[in-house]
Amino acid sequence: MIPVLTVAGSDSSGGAGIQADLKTFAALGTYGMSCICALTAQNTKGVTMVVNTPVDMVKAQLEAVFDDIPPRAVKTGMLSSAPIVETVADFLSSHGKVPLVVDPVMVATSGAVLLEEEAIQSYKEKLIPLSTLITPNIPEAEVLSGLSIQNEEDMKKAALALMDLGPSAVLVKGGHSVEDARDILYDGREFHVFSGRRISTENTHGTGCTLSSAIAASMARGLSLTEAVGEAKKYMEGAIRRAAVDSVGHGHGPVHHFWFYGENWGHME
Ligand SMILES: Nc1ncnc2c1ncn2[C@@H]1O[C@H](COP(=O)(O)OP(=O)(O)OP(=O)(O)O)[C@@H](O)[C@H]1O
Ligand SMILES: Cc1ncc(COP(=O)(O)O)c(N)n1
Repeated sequence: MIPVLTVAGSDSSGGAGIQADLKTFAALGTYGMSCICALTAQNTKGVTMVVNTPVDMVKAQLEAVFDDIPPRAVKTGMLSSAPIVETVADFLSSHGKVPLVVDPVMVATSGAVLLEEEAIQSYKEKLIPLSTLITPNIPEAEVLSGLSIQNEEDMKKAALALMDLGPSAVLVKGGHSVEDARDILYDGREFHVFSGRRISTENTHGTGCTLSSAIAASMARGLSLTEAVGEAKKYMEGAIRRAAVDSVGHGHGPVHHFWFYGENWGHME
């Protein structure tokens, strides 16, 4: 088995956060583990309550996992507060070098704020410097870089500016662009553009969580960074395409993780 760890928040409706991450890990043939940093009461329409996990418990979950089943890759999602970001960063910095994908989750698709403002500095100073890859969407890249992003050139400028924070690579995601869903990867040497047609749907709850988990799972399986982003983008596109025709909930529906079984559903060996 290939163990992969998500360090993130729980989404009670199963569309984003830990639940999306574990579904992605399973769909991509890896063994998913979790460190839950916050509980959210949430559905496809919005977030009604958030409770942060005590930092001792965050640390205890990480210790329990690493003591027994060291992950081959780690991803972080909603970390909610500065003390949690710092606890996770302190722990990971003292546990060797494992591929680390940091999705700097700040605001939900529904508009709810998922990160306290003071935590942005902790991301910049402590967690991002440890990361193999950070995966901000356009608004997150603007907050972290201080630059305004209007087009693809701006996404590239922001990616270069974010490299100064110390990650090994930056993926600026284009889901929030008005044009096609083109994601820009800077791998420390050159840019790679991952293009995708914009799929016309409201059902994009959990896209960011799913993409970063798919990258982590693919890296754990031994793919290079660029290959892993390419695989994740393909997985993502299928998951959104399927969600556009098969949805649940009354708001922004979740992406569909088992789309690739298609007509063979029920006939799996
Ligand atoms: N409508 C869409 N059609 C095709 N691809 C999309 C669409 N929306 C998002 N994506 C893709 O999904 C991935 C996540 O991108 P996005 O910029 O939406 O991240 P995010 O805002 O962090 O996601 P989330 O909605 O979970 O917060 C990217 O690969 C992006 O290109
Ligand atoms: C626990 C948790 N983590 C992350 C997100 C972001 O996902 P989205 O932007 O798709 O709502 C979320 N809504 N909830």
